[in-house]
Amino acid sequence: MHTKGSPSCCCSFEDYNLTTEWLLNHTSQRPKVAVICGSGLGLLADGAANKQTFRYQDIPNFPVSTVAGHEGCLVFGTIEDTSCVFMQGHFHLYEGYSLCQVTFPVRIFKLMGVETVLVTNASGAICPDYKVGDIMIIKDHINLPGFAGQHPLFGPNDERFGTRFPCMSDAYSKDLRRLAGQICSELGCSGFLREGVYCMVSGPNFETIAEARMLQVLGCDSVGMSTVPEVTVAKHCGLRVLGLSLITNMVSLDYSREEKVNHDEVLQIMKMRAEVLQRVVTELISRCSINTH
Ligand SMILES: O=P(O)(O)O[C@@H]1C[C@H](O)[C@@H](CO)O1
Ligand SMILES: Nc1nc2[nH]cnc2c(=O)[nH]1
Repeated sequence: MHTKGSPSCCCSFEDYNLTTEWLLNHTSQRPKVAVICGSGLGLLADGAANKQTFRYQDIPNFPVSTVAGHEGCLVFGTIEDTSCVFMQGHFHLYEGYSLCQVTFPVRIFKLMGVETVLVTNASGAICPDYKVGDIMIIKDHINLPGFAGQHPLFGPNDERFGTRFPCMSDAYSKDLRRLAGQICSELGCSGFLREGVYCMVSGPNFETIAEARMLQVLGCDSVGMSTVPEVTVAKHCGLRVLGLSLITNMVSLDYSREEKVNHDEVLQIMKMRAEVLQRVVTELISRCSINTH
């Protein structure tokens, strides 16, 4: 298992079961909500009580994080009465992982009994009205690698997880998007709240200007290098999904623009908004099973 770069699924049902059993035997938590923390957002777990942490390298079959800002820990805990699990760091295609490896934890969460997945990430704004520091509720996505056959559901379909041809027109729960909007406005974040379309590219380079212009024509509001595989697999296996993207930079659409984006800047902006995102996520977890179905 976990040979880097495999073209289709490299994880068997037994692999998923083994990891699930290991976790169920090592924690008494039975999480209902999973939070996938994007770059620099590991502290989203800080709002949880009764925490129990496992390093990815100690969990059988788990990939390990190789990117700065991704701690590589799985944290179980409770928020109010809700048992939850936080991924402090997730995996990217550009790290050399197959999409089966990138999405491996999502199926583990499903097998553990998780019902809702909250994904967070960093992205660059394509929409010129956006500002650095905006929180974008992901309304929809464009799976650009998927168009070229880099798709997490590529290969034989395992019906125990979901159907061969899943519908993606409602990938992001309308109820959860509404609840997120309500919470953000209660917390005074309306001034920097957006809702838009996230596009995944494989990375690791940031966009050329011609690529950015193409993404704008395609209807993307922001662009990043993650999330879409996890969301696709979550939706495939019947999980409810909410996605929050933090706008860390404006993507250059103009050859005269001098600013150059880099990962340190991305992490710096994530840090600036991490506390408010943590409050939003904590509120979402405590209210998502009450206010939505
Ligand atoms: O893991 P996320 O999607 O939050 O990280 C973004 C995309 C790249 O991994 C990195 C670029 O700075 O940030
Ligand atoms: N592809 C891409 N990913 C990002 N992650 C954070 N900012 C960006 C960006 O501008 N482009």
